[in-house]
Amino acid sequence: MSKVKVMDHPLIQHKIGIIRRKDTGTKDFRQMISEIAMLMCYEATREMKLIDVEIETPIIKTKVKQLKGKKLAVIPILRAGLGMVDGMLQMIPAAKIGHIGLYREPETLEAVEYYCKLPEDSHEREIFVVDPMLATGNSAVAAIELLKEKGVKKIHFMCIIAAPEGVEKMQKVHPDVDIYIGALDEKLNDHGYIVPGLGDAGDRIFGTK
Ligand SMILES: O=P(O)(O)OC[C@H]1O[C@H](OP(=O)(O)OP(=O)(O)O)[C@H](O)[C@@H]1O
Ligand SMILES: O=c1cc[nH]c(=O)[nH]1
Ligand SMILES: [Mg+2]
Repeated sequence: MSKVKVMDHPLIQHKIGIIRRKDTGTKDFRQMISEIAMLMCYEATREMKLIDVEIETPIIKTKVKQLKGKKLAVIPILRAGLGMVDGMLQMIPAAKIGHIGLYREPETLEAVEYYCKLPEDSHEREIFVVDPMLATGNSAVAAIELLKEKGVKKIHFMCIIAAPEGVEKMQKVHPDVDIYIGALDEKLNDHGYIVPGLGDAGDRIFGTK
């Protein structure tokens, strides 16, 4: 079964309190999403594997630690996931970025794919799929299915706010994918929105409503 880690770092919790407020404007909302992603990235990469390599300092040869294998790839689910990319890149500047475009069909809440462009060597990389919201779980499940079809093996999912329904679905369909969450909320409402949540993350990041 996958690991589900709710990030309890005080800075993350404080910033989540700011993005939940309905009177937080686009500029601050966008900045907070990016800062939360950076802090979550720092925590979520804690168990990355290291190898020893020999280097020369100006004084002597010595062994240092280096991340094992290729650098990560970060895959935002469009649109709202884009808001988390800068924060991830502040921690891992060499990460490759792929994009998966999905929107929720408003009636059925099914995820509809409209775009996919991944780094060529994605199947050799550890991948972080990022999206601020995990509601029904349909979007995250579909994005990860797509990655698995393309041969990606090691996948993590990171979101800022999750509903229990989405976590349950992810664990059922993708038990091999660890999930990192900023805050685990109470439930979904009749329209599939997270309660208490923060509204529509994409609209609030891009100022489209
Ligand atoms: O778990 P789910 O029920 O699938 O809901 C979560 C999805 O809904 C939102 O995207 P939305 O469809 O609003 O697209 P947007 O990012 O373009 O606003 C959000 O960013 C997730 O991708
Ligand atoms: O509460 C929700 C649910 C899905 N997508 C959002 O942006 N917010
Ligand atoms: Mg949206």
